[in-house]
Order: sequence, then structure tokens, then C-alpha cells
Amino acid sequence: MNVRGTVAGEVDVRTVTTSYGESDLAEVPLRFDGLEDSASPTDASNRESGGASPNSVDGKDARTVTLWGKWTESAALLEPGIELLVTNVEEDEYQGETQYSTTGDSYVVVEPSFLVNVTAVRNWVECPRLYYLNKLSGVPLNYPVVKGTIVHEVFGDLLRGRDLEAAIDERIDERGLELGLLGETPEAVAEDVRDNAAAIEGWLEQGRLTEEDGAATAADNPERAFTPAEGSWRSEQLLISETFGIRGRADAVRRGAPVELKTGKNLRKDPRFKDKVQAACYALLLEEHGGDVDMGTLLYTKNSALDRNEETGDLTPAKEFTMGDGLLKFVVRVRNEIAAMEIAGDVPTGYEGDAKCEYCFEQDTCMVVSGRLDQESKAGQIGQSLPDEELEYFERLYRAIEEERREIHAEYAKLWEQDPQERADDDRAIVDLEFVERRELEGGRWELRARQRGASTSKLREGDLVLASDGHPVRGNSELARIERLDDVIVVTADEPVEVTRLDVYPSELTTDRLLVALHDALLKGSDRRKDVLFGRADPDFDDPGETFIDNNDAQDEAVRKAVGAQDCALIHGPPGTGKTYTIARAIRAMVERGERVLLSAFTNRAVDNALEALLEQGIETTDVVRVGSESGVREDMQAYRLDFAGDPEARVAELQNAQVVAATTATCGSRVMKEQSFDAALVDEAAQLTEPGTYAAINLANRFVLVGDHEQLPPVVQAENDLTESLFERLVEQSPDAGVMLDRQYRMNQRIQAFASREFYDGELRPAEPTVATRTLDDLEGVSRERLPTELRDPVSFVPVAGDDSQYTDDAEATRIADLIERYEAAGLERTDIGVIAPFRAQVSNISNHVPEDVAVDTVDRFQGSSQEVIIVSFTATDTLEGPIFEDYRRINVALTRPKRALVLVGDPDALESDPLYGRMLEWARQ
Ligand SMILES: Nc1ncnc2c1ncn2[C@@H]1O[C@H](COP(=O)(O)OP(=O)(O)OP(=O)(O)O)[C@@H](O)[C@H]1O
Repeated sequence: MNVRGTVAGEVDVRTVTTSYGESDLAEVPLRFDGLEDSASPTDASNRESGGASPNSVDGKDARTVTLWGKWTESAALLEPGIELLVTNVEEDEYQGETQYSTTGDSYVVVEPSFLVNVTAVRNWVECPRLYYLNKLSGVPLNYPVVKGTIVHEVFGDLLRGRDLEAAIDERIDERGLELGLLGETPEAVAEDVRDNAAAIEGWLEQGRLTEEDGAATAADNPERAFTPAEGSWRSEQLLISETFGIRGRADAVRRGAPVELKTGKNLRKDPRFKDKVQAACYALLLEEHGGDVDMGTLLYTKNSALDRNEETGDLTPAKEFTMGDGLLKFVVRVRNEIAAMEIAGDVPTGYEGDAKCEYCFEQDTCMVVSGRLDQESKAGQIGQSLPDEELEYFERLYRAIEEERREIHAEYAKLWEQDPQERADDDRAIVDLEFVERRELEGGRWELRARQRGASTSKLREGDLVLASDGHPVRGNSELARIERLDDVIVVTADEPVEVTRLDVYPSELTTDRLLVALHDALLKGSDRRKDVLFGRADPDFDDPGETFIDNNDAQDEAVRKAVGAQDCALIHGPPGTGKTYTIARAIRAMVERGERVLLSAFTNRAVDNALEALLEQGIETTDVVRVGSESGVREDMQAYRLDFAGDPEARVAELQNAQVVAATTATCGSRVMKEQSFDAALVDEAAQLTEPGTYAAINLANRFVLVGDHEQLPPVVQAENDLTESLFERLVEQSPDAGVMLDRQYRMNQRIQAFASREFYDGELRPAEPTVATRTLDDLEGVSRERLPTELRDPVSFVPVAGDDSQYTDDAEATRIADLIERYEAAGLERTDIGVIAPFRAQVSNISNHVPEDVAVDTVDRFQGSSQEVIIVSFTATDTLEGPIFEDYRRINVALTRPKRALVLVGDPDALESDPLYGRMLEWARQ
């Protein structure tokens, strides 16, 4: 039996004398969530109530759980409010009260839904401070890291039965750019990888000869059946444990036991302790998936390349060890320390572990970081600490990023807390697929096809990484896969041939990791001048370029002059349709003409491609431009400029280094390749949608920067409500108003349409750029006549009242009415593709999609930001009284109302809308 609950009071740790001698124990008052049958801890249906009033809030009814022996170390981490899971407890009656205590088979897990990464456990065992430093500075581009990755990939290839030389060639080719940046040649790397691979091959060969491991690696047997059952090998497996709160990717699993590859040497007979720890984490993960792991293997690939004469010691690459109970429990205790520290938001000092600083390669870095951030550390501090306001800022943002990380962990927990239907309704999964077929690709990967049984919506897009499973993303057979095609038939590629019946959003921490690194780099590596400007200690400086760049729009011209003349930074505020993209392109052209190297960045791929397109229209030399991004991220017509990372190292590096303009999303700017680049200027579009550290990822790479955005439109996309919700753009606009220019002439909307947004959001300063814009109507479109529309739709802005239904997130009455409106527009000659429908909730988006023809774009505001349509219909989906702003935030309604060029139709319940002052004014305007 397992118990799970929240710590309800102080924990008492003491030593007692028992019949076995002295022992430590901890008594933990726990408010129960429930009891679970430990025979199947993962089966939620086995949960039952913990007895009489187990959920009492005041803690009086908390039950006592006694933790024995070494588990008291984990007990010392507990504070009231922390979640605790204890497996395999014993139940006792004591003085009429039911009590629980640990048994020899128990595990104690602190905050089980906080998923600690296996590499984090390994790093922590090496040194807790090292774990923290790795988090702050990320994985740099260096040869050992890249070589290690290639060796791992070749290992996977060999396991999938691939030819060694072919695998080496291809994997090296794929990393051409990275190797080129490191000054490596393919030949030298191949030699190096071959040395390491010899150990792998030898070991696999041995396995083949001595064991009946199935035909997993036999290249001559393409029909091999892969099951995770005993007797097979499996490469790279993503494993998640909901019991132990651990996740990670095992390099390989052989006969159900973990195999870890290390591209170093180890001449002792036993694996290194930290390596054992890592394998033990995977053992726990595999056990939770029904395995019984008593062995672990570490494969030190460098060993076989060593000359016997040079080295003395045990040269065998593969070292096996017995997976003892004590080690598994130790690993869980370490994991608990990490979880408790992260939940408390503390920073490790290094004293938590017993590593010796004088043996550590990172000692200097550690001391510098400790000194500059004024953190207590075992290694000591050197250097002067950052000014107080920077320290305070760092801590505030660090916490905010970690809160964001916890939200991602909560997303993981939803993988098992929500049932398939809930996940589908939440757009987090596509369920109930019918598996069609699998096809082996060259290189041993698999293409998997499944058919959707009905129409479904989800957050998933082509190119996304997903968890592809045969029914459950955590408990079933599941693989990390990439979506290649997302139609009625879904195509994904993966390392293993899973019989896909379900796809789940993969909650990635990559973005969060990069935010932390960008924050660290901005504060610890940024120049003093840059930081003076960021923290408002100095005003940004400007030179006058003495040139007119745009002669028909004063604000745009001033914006370009500011951007070109900025010594530090410039801020371009661009309301809807005011020519932001055009202005950016003109500014970049001017910079390039002055011989500068420019980074063009934005939050989304779409904005990067739009700006790039505008830049090419400016007549910039196409050979000067490089687009960095994934194949699926970059728009079709921009693929020609996309930098292929694969190929000859020298050639690839030349392409990147010679490019005067490099275009990439801010997320990509945080990648190890981009972090090696430097620029004279960075122009960042959609800057109001970026968090401060998200912006740093781009501007850290340049001497000066220009941010372009509109803080009256969508704010940064964050999960948690905290300091990340304000963009750097918005903060700087307030802090340094003189560095900003607002573009005030719009090229999109009929005057009637823009009036409300101008008044409410831009102090009445937004105006049509030209008379043709001000007076545009549907009549301008070929074959369209407003005469054929019902009178109430002839004005550029109309309101269609609908007494809605009572459901909160959907409204059938509105959906039906909108379908009818679309028919009317079609009858008046409009193309369906010229009409867009915006609704506040995804549920209403699907609902409307079911009512209207397929080629009408229906979506939430977020998906419409940055685009425009001839006609926009807004479904407000609110009835009676409003409980909160319908579009969460007034900035969203601004975006919705500024998408149309020629006609805007608002559909909603007037009583509901009138109950909010802003919506009330909107109604008045629409009814004019
Ligand atoms: N100075 C100008 N002279 C003539 N046309 C212009 C000028 N500036 C912008 N435009 C035109 O106005 C339209 C909108 O410009 P652009 O796409 O740059 O706007 P935007 O502000 O980026 O739009 P969004 O708000 O959607 O991001 C484009 O067709 C562009 O060519």
C-alpha cells in the first residue's frame, strides 16, 4: 500500500532504541490524498479514500507516517505543505489510531510531481553547485560535447542494425556546421568516433555471441519485432516515472536493464559512482514500467582505444554492476534533495555534497559566479558582486523562470492525471487514432502512420516533437516522435516502431533552460554600458545619420533614423498595420549598406520570415542573407536561404560567417551555434511578446539593439503569472521614452474600423496612412458588391445581437449565426478565404469550425496576431453578465478588432457586453 498526501505540520526526527539497536525515525503528520494499492501504483482507479475525513484542512485529522532509517534524511527536507508519497507502507493500529510506517521495500518521494531529470541527479552527486552552474550556463559548443553526441547517435544506429561506417559518415555530416565552428575536419572526427565505436561494436558482438538477445541488431533481419520485453535491445528510450518523480532518456535498454554510454575512459574495475547513479535512475524508471532490474551496464568507449602499454588498469569498456537496493534508495534520496531545493527556490552552496573543490575543473567559474552573484559557496568567491539592483533583478527573474519550469512539470503530471478524453478536450492530445502502418526508413528510424477517427483540434503542429504512444504516454509504449504530416492521416517519425494510437504534447523545458542562460549571460557577461541602459542608470545615446530613409511617412523615417543612429538601443512602437515590417527591412538595409552585420530576430518563425521577405524586397543581396531554423519552421519560399547544418564543415561555416544578415527566432538565438555568433546590431520584431530573458537571447549577441513591437497587443506567452509577463520592450518604453518612436499611420483598416482601437489603445493618434486606406470597403474587391448584403452588414463595422446559450466556453447560437453570416458574404461575392472568425475559447473555435466551411479561418486571437483579413467576424461567446474580460485581457480584444481591412462583424449578447465599460463603448461604436 502507498500513502500520499501533504505534510500537515512539523516533522519530528529522533533516534530510538529498538530490538535491533539504535535507529533514526521521523514522524510525519500527513493529510492524505488517498491510499493506493502498491501492487499497481500507477493505476489511479485503485485509489481509495483514506478513511474518515482524510481531507480535513486544519490538519487535525492528519495521520502519522513514520519514516525509518535513512529516509529520515528526506524527512529533514519536509516543510508543511510539501507533497509526500511513501510506497509499500505497513499499517498499524496504535491507541485506536491507524498509523503507517516505512518497510524495507518502501521509497519516500518528496514532491513526486516535480520531475527531476536523470542528468540533474548525476550532476548533483558530482556536486550540487555544479548542478546549479550547469543550469545557469547551459551546454556550450565544444568538441567533447559534439563528439559525445555523435558517438551516442552512432551507438543508437548500431543498435538499430546500421552499418558502422555509414552511420559515422552520416552523423558527422549532419554536424558539419558545429564541427566547422570548432575547426574540426570530418576525417579527424571520423577517426576519433571510430575509436569510440570500436568499443561499442565489440560489446554488441559479444552480446550477440553469448546471449540470445533476439534479432534486434541483425541487419539481415528487417522484420525484427521490437518489444520492450526481456531479450531485446532498445535504443534511446524516454522514460518518465510518476512514482519517483524522475525522467530521462536511457541510452539503451538491454534485456530490460539500462546501458549507459560514456565517451571517456575508466580503468577501474567498477563503473564510476556518478555513472552508477545515472544507471540506477534508469533502473527505477524501468522498474516502474514493470521491469525487474538487477543489473546495470556502463560502456566506457574510450577504453578500447587505449594502448595496453600506456595504461595499466582494467581496459574492458563494458562494466556491469549489480543494482543494489541501497543504491536505488540513495538515488531517490538525492532526487528528493533536488526537488525540495527547487520547490523552496533555494540555491545550492556545494556543502550539501562532499566533492572536493580543488579537484574540480569548474572551480574558477564557480568562484566567479559565486562572487558576482554574492552567493555562499564551498569553493569561495572571487570578484566584486553585481550592484544590489542587479542582484535583486537576477533573483526575481530566476524565481520567475523556475516558476515557469514548475508549470511545465505540471504539464507532465497532466500526462497521467488527466484521462485521454480530458486531454483531448484540452487540446493537449490527439487520441483514439487508428494505427495504419509502419515503414522502416534508411538509418533504422521508423515512419508511423495513424488515421484520425474524427475531426479534432489540438496545439500540435507539423514539425512538433510529441509523445507517440500505443495508448498511454507514460504507462504504455511511448516514444519521442516528430510530426511530419498532420491531416486525416498523421505521419510521425521515431526511433522505434510504436503502434501509434495517441499523440500527446511533449512538455519541453528547452525554452525555460534557454531563458535562464540568457538571463545569466545578460547580467554576468553583458557590458557595463549595456547594463546601465537596461537598468535605467544611463540614457540611450543616438547619432544623427543625416539621411532621409523613407519620404512618405515621417514616423517610419524617424524610426529608421533612430535604429541606424542608435548607440545603445532604439524602440519602435508599431500599432496594427503601421508598416513595422517595412520599417525593419528599411533599417536593416541601411545598416547593411553601412557595412554592419545584423541579426534579424522575432518571437515566431512567421514574423522572421515576413521580415526577411520584406528585406529581400528592399533589394538586399540574397547571398548576404542566411536563415537559421528547422526545416519545418521555415516558410516554403524562404527555404532557399535556410542554412543547412549538414555538409562540409568549412563550407557551412563560411556561409554563416559571411552572411551579413542572419535571421532566426529568439529561441534559436539561444542555441549553441547561434551563441557563437556576434553582430553589430540586433533587430527584434514582436518584442512585446517576449519575456525579458527571451529578448536577451537575441540582444546578447549584438552591440546594439532595436526592439519593435506593440505592448497594446499580445503580451509574452507565459504559464505562470509573474515578472515574466512584462516584456523588456514595454519596460524600456516606459523607462526611456526618448529612445522610442510610435508609427502612427496605418495601411490596413477602413477608418471606421480603426477609430475604436485608436481611441481606446493609442490615445487617438492612429490614423489611416492614405485616403485609399481610410475609405476602403468590400466594394473595392473584384466581384463583390455591398448592395447584395443585408443592410445591417453594409457598414464596415456591424453588430449582430445574439441571445446566446448558457454554456461557458461555447455558444451554439453564435456559431449558427456566424455560419449564416458567412453564407451572406459568399452570396455578395466574397471568397471564403477572405473571411476570418475569431473566438475567445478553443472550445468555441472547434464549435464554429464544425458549423462553417473548411476554408474559412477560425481561430483564437493568439493565432491571428500579425495577420489580417478582408472580413473578420468576432464571436464573443458570453451570456448574461460577464465574470471577467472575455478575451482575458483588453490587449486581446485590441488584436481581434484590428485584424480586418474592410469589414468587421461583432456577434454577441448585448446585455453581457454592456456590463463591461470597455465592451459597452465598443457596442456603442459598432452600432453607430
Ligand atoms: N511607407 C510606406 N509606404 C507605402 N506602403 C507602406 C509603407 N509602409 C508600409 N507600407 C505597406 O503597408 C502594408 C503593411 O505594412 P507591414 O506589413 O510592414 O505592416 P506591419 O505593421 O508589419 O503589420 P502587422 O501589424 O500586421 O505586423 C504593407 O503592404 C506595406 O507594403
